[in-house]
Amino acid sequence: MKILSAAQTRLLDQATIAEQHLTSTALMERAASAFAEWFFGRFDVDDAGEILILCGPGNNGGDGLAVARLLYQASYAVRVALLPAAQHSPDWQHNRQHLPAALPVAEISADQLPDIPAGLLVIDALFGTGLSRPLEGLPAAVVAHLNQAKARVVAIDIPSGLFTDAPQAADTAIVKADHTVSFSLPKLAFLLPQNAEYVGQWHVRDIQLSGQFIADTATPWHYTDEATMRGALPARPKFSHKGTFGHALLLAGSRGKIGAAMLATNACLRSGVGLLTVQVPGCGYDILQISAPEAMCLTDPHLDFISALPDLKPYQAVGIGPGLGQDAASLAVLRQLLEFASTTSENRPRPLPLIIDADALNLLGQHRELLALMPENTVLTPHPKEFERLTEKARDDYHRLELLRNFAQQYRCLVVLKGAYTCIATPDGELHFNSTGNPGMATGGSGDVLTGLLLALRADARLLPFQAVRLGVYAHGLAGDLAAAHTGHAGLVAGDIVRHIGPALMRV
Ligand SMILES: NC(=O)C1=CN([C@@H]2O[C@H](COP(=O)(O)OP(=O)(O)OC[C@H]3O[C@@H](n4cnc5c(N)ncnc54)[C@H](O)[C@@H]3O)[C@@H](O)[C@H]2O)[C@H](O)CC1
Ligand SMILES: [K+]
Repeated sequence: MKILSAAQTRLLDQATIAEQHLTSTALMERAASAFAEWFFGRFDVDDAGEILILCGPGNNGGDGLAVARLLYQASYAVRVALLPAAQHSPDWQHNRQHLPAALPVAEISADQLPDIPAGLLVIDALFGTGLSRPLEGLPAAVVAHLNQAKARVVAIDIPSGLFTDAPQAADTAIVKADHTVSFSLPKLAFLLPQNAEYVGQWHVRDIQLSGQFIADTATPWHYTDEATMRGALPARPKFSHKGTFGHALLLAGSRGKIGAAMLATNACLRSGVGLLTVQVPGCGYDILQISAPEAMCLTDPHLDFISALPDLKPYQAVGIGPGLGQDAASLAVLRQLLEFASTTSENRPRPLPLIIDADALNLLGQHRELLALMPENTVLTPHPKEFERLTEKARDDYHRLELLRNFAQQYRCLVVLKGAYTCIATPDGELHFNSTGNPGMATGGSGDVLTGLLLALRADARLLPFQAVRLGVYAHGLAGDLAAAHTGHAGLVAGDIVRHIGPALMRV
């Protein structure tokens, strides 16, 4: 699913109106009805109590006025407060005229801010995607007044004061909503941690905007949802054998961190790999052989960390990093791996697929000259701190996305920036936000599981690099969601994610 800018959203409205021979008022009615349907499902008349709808002067306020009418007609106790303005949009005026006469309407003024008792249900329809600058003066005062009241707040389209797709100063006036109900497509602002306190839980309701316009519109931002992933994992052919799905190599573990190697190993085994060989330091041999009999084990000459690169000819993909440690010998292994992987020959016309995680990323951060050795489509899986070690400290979440996009383009790699809405950056400059996963997964070992999963999918030659990575990230989050249904968020451990990879893959 695409994510569009505020400017593109405006064009999308116009394209929809033209294509479907609608009036803009009819489109507004669609949006208001979609919002009202959501609202009816969430708050029934008796629980809702009195509802205050704050309306601005543009089409977001117009939506608010149409919603007021629909809620009134459904017997909710609604009152409207209007922000004074010199001009109102035509659809605002239409809906103002069609408000039932019995519905109370007041105009807001600086010395007459609306009364907002604790617990009141407030619908925020002050400003939407037409916001052109930070709020000041009376609108900012109304927002501050709303935020300090202990009200339940539902924003129409976007919390008022929040930009759709651009950063803004920390002290600007922005409505803090409990829920945001948006139309047809999610907005970039919803996906960034710095906006979470404003957006609350967000919901998207379809209003049949022009599919053609969306398909024809270029954007770097994408959202990977269930529909995107339907059928993403190719079925295993009847006459397949273990060679069909690739032989993967994992280089992982150091003394005290063999657990990381085991989580990645078990995740890889559960993700459809044909064969898996794991190289661990000597201290990991018994652990690996006993707890993962399906994997083959290569023992590193060193007892405590990885110090030597094995012969790489047998493998279709290599993962390195979980529990690796940062010894100089492991750094040398990483360097040799990058050099080997980039070299192509008649037998291996394409570079060897690599997954680089955890301490291997930290080593790259300390020796950035190695970045230039990475073959195209190498997969890096940093969390934000690890990513900063590869680049620089980000000013805010938008700047981090910019750094991410530039980095993936510069090094022609795939970067998986882990977190809520894990973001995959591609060599072509696309950013794909993931929809699955939950806060229970913010626990040690989750990343090792992702590495194992990605390793298996990159070894499968049937999947293109980006397809494999998007599928791996989505399935990882989904496995976490399925696991959390049994364990809850606090009780979730990384091994639970591994046990749910199979069921997660069954759904794609
Ligand atoms: N497809 C859809 O998503 C649909 C969305 N709809 C709704 O329309 C709004 C966008 O409406 P628009 O009229 O373009 O903008 P706003 O209502 O957000 O505000 C414009 C209004 O506000 C003034 N203004 C802008 N910035 C400021 C500021 N900082 N301070 C004071 N005043 C400001 C500006 O001059 C205008 O007067 C979208 O979010 C949806 O809610 C439609 O219903 C159709 C379908
Ligand atoms: K709003």
